[in-house]
Order: sequence, then C-alpha cells, then structure tokens
Amino acid sequence: MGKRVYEFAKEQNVTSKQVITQLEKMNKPVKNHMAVLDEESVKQLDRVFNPEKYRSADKQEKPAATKPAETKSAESKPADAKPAAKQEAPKARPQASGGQSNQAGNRGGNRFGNNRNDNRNKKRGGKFKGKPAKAAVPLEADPNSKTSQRKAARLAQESEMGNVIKYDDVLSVSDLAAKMDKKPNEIIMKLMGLGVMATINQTLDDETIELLATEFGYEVEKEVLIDETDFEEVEIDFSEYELVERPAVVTIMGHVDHGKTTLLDSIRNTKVVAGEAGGITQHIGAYQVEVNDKKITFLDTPGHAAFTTMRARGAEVTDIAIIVVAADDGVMPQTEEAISHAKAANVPIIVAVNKMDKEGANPDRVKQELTEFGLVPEEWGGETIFVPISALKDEGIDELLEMILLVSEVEEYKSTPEMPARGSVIEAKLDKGRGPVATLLVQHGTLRIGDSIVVGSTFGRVRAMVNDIGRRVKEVGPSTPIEITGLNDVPQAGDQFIVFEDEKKARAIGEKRYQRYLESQRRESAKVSLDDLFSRIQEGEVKDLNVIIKADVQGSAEALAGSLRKIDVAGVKINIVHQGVGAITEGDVILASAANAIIIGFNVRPDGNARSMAEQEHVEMRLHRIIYNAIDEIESAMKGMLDPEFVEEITGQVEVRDVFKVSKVGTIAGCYVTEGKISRDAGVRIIRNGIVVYEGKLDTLRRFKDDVKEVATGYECGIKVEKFDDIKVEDVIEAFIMKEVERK
Ligand SMILES: Nc1nc2c(ncn2[C@@H]2O[C@H](COP(=O)(O)OP(=O)(O)OP(=O)(O)O)[C@@H](O)[C@H]2O)c(=O)[nH]1
Repeated sequence: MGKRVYEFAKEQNVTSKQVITQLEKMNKPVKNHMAVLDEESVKQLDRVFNPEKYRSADKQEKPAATKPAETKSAESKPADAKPAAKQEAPKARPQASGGQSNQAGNRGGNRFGNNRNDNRNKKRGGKFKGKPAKAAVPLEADPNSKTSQRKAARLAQESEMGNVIKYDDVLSVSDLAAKMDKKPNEIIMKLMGLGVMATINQTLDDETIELLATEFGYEVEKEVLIDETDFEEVEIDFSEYELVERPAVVTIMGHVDHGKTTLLDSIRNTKVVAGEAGGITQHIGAYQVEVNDKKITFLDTPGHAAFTTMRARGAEVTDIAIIVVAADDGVMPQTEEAISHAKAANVPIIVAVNKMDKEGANPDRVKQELTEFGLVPEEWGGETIFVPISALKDEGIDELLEMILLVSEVEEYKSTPEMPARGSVIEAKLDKGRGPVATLLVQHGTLRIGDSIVVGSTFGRVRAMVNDIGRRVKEVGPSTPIEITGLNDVPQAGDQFIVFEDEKKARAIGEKRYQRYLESQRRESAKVSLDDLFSRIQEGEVKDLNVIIKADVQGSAEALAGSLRKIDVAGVKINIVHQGVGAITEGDVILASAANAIIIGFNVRPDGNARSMAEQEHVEMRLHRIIYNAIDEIESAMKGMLDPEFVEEITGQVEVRDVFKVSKVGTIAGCYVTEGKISRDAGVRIIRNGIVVYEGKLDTLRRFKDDVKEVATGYECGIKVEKFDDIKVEDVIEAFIMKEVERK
C-alpha cells in the first residue's frame, strides 16, 4: 500500500495540511490526512517539497533563485547584547562521579547556554525547516527556466506588494484578517468551511495561519525573533569580563526520611557565615555557609520535586547534587529518582551515607546498591565521592563540605560580578505587608537596590534586599540567594530574571512578557482533554494521544498499557509516555504538561501537590478502579461517545441549632448531625425553609476545639461555611460529595 498523507508529511517535515493543499493545487484532492497517495503523487509532491534535490539531480550548476525561508533567529541580536561569543570550555577535568559531568567544563558560568537556544529555535521554527518558502509554487524545479525566473520575479514583486504575511509569535483571527486586509468574518467563514469554529479573538496555530493565508493567496513567513524579551534564549557574552570563582550551588535530594532536612539544618547551624554570627536565620529558600574561607550555597528545599520544577521551567541553578541515603535503609525508590534527576541535569553527584550512628548502619550495602546506578566509590575504582555522616549528631559534616569544595575546585564554577544581574527565582510569595516577595539566586553579575528588573512575566524595581540571615544588604554577587521586594506581581519558582539599566525598557519588556504569558495560558487551556478529544481528532489536530499511566502494581500498569496500545480508532495512535507504580505525583503532572498527555490513575490517587499542579497546568487525570473501564473510556472518547463521569451523592444532613459571631472569623454555626455524616471536604448547601440559599464549601469542621475530618449522626459540631456568614438557627446544611461513577 502507498504512503498516507500524514506519513508523507512527517517524512518531509511539513504538515498534512500543506500536503493536502498542494494536492488540491495539483488537481488531486484528497479527503483527509489518512488518504493513501499513489506513486505518481508522491513523486510530484517530493519534487515540490524538495526542489533542491532535483536541481542537483539535474546537474544544474547555477545557484538557486529562491532560497529556503530563513528565520531571523541566528542574526537577530538585542540592541545591547554583545555578539554571542562562546565561552571557551575549560580544559577537561576529572569527573566528580561516574559519567555525569562530561559537559561540566562548559558549565563555567554560562548557564543560559547555547544549547537551549538551539532547541528553542528548533521548537519554534521546526515546522518550517527544510521547507522551501515558496513551496506552493515550484512544480518545475529548474530555477533557470524562463518560467521559474518569471515566477521568482513575480514572487519578489508580490512580497514587495505585501503578499507575504510576516508574524513572530501568535496571530488571532482579527490580527490575521488585518494583515490580509480582510474582514474577520471572512476568516471565520473560511474556518467554518474547514470545519473549525472560531471566534474573532481566537489565536491560530501556525498550520491554520498558513492554510488560511494560502486560501487568500498569501505566503507566510514566521520569523523567530529572539530579542531581549526572550532574554533566557540569548547567550550571555562573557568575553568582556574577567571571570572569577563563584560559590557552588548545591541541592540535597534523597528518599523520604533519609535525613535531607536534618542535614540541611545541621550544615546551617554549624556553619553560619563567619563574621555574621548573631544574625537570625531566615528561611528564604536558600542559604550560604562559609568553609575554609570559601562559600557554598545550599538550596533549602530538599527533594527533587522543587529541583525538577525549576528545571522544567528552564532554570539550571544546581551545580552539585548531594544524594542522601540512610545507611540503615539503603537505596529506595526516591533515591533512584533523585539519581535520575541529577543525571538528567548532568550535575556531579556526591553521596552522603547518613545515619551512620544507627545500629543497623551498613554503608557497604549502600555502596554496593549504588554501583547499579553507575555510582561507584573511589575505593572500588570508581569516581563517585561517598561521605559517611550522621546529620543528627553533626558528624562527617565538615568532610562533606570539604568534598563539595573539592568538586567545586575541579569543576571551576565561574562568573562575573561586573555585569547587570541575572539568575533565577528560588521561591516567591505574596506577603500581606510587603507585597510580592521573591527569593532570587543571582547567577551572574551584581544585583543592587534600585535595579530595574524583569522577573519571569513580571517586573519592578528592587526595593529592599534581605539575605539568609535576615540582614538588609545593598548589593549581592554571583551564586548568592537574596530575598527582594519591589516586584509588581508574584513570579514563579524557576522563572528567570534580568536587570536592565533602563527602567522604561524593563517595563516594556515586562509588559510584553506578561502579554505572552496570558497568551500561553490561553493556549494551555486548549490542552488535551478527553471531552474534546473526539472533535480534535476529527479536525485532524490529534494524531497521537499521549498517556501517562500510574497504577498500584507493576502488573496492572503493564496490562493497562498493553490494552491501550491495542485500541485502534481512526488512525489515532496511543503513545504511552510514561508508566509507573504509586500515587500520581507532581513530577507526573509536570511530565504530562510538557508532553501534552493525560494521566490515567489505576487504583491510585494524586497526592495533594499533584492535584493542585494538575489544575494549574490544565492536565487531565482520569482515575479508575477497573482496567476495562479505563480502556473503555479512552476508546469511547476517541469515538466521541463520552458520558459524564461524576454524580453527586448526598452524605448527610445537619441542623443549625445555634450561631456565634466571632470577629475576624465570621459566623460559626453550632450544629447537630441528624442524618448520615458530614466530612471536612464535603460540599454544602444551606437550606432554609426548603430553599437552597447558598452552596459552597466548608471552611472549618470542629468538635469542641479540635478540627475533625468527619462528624457522624447524633454528634454535635461547629461549622464555618466558607464565604458565608448569613447562617441562621434552624437552617439545614446538606452535605454532599461528587462521586465518580464507573462506566457500564
Ligand atoms: N539516628 C539518626 N537519625 C537521623 C539522622 N538524620 C536524620 N535522622 C532522623 O530521621 C528522620 C527523618 O529525617 P528528616 O531530616 O526529616 O528526613 P527527610 O529526608 O528530610 O524527610 P522528608 O522531608 O520527609 O523527605 C528524623 O526523625 C531525623 O531525626 C542521623 O544521622 N541519625
């Protein structure tokens, strides 16, 4: 059988829609992306999409008349960013641990490196790569033929006449209409003709823009603009500066209860920066200690969730990972995860074998177990540093810190205090009195009070800076954590920041980034959800359904994955991005968000963080207890036959017998449960004389002075309903929960 449209498109690195449009031009219309192409069409299409190939085949020596579209990416430079001169990689160094630090040499200070820049270009410009800009035209590939020349001239003229639409980031229906001098309605009608319902403000994806433009006789050119607005993408030019040593930034990871927090506390308590004694330790998310006249910066949030979240947002702040393993417990699931995260981040690992004071401590077993992960101790011929410690008894801490200094020396972490500051957000919150408060890690340059700063999608002027021991400071240099106020909104952990000399510029760039952020939020909400899966399949938008499976046991995860892979609907492929055992975690949600996947939980539930993260990231989670239902649901969604999945269940009735007004708190109802039970997380309806006067959630549920999870029939309790103070004696509170129904 011949190739299908989408297969051909994939091979050519173009979209199915482009192939379909081209086929129409060739008078060979096809129904959709599943259509099978005959050999002749494949040949003709190949010629259209690869004119260069045929040129060389025809042994034409003269250069091509029309060049493939070039994006501005490589050339465009911010006004005052220097030409990107690569930092020379310091000479190869011994590794601190097995196999992770191959690129360590490159890390000497340049964390906004080139690689991400490349990736971003690929991501944005990818669709258009390898596709000639004038793909819609050349059937005759000979650039020297009269026709070609005439066409090239006409095209050049057309572009001058404005027949080429240029855009950089996104276009809405009305933007596109304006660019083509058309009414938005014409675009909307055209979209309807293509089976897509759109509103005037709806943003269009690249494919749709191209399709519409072609329909109206326009060419499109997406310009990948990298300017100061995308400061994360601009390689830092250090060539003007003398690089100096900077403290290493260390993250502590490991399994639950293996002693991460105890270790962080122990390091902090024993090594408060010399000369600063008397300061009051402040939790700002990171702290510095001084050892042998050298500083080390520790990120104060143990565990890899924070580490991964930061990395997922593009912040590469950690230089060294300490993996804590309890000597009496050995390698556990989260130890493995931590190792994977550290390896993925390509940072050196130091193993702290903790709880050496305990009776069952068996450091050799830990070493043995870790060899499986490529972490082989030096005394066994490997390159990983192992340090036996007791975080509880403050033993081995000095040795551990010395090892960190040793690795730092080897890796030569460098930066300059001279440039305007840039770095990453460690944590941020809204403080009632102080407004947005953010802990920043200055990675390069010096941050000063009064600096105009853009942080993530917000901006401001640095009003006050407080360090990790609660002292107000005026300026800080590389690798220093500092809490600042003065931003006009709360940024997110992992956001990057940069200081601009010009306040107006900071404001303009901050505002532009905020607009983009809003736009991306809008697009985020268009993520895959089972409810609209079918219509998107029909529109040809979804060809792969990405799925993450979490199950209670390995066997179920495999069974479910196997069955899902077998579902065969309309050429849509199910892609199992990840399968694993255990509760749905924040990490799963981050992965799902990045991969545009839905999560299927089988006999497992999301943990608290995962649930809120999923809401925030618009990641869909489907929870099941019967494999067949999970499979059936996905299959039904793919066929467009999804039923509602939640029903309400009334769990109890409560009578209000007394009310107390408490200043600052509101009205507390003294109640009696007359039927069933009421639980803390229940939804409630306030019923007065048979009429529902309010529906909402519980704020508190108490028996005497204690918060309780649940109160049963025949018991008294105190209830405060969230955002509702008009509760009255004799009101009836109906408690309900939303219950998942299993599909038949
Ligand atoms: N005997 C002994 N107990 C320790 C040592 N280090 C930590 N512990 C104890 O182990 C328990 C867990 O320590 P934490 O520091 O809370 O462990 P964690 O890894 O931060 O745990 P999570 O935050 O829950 O992931 C606590 O009861 C500590 O007192 C040690 O060196 N020796």
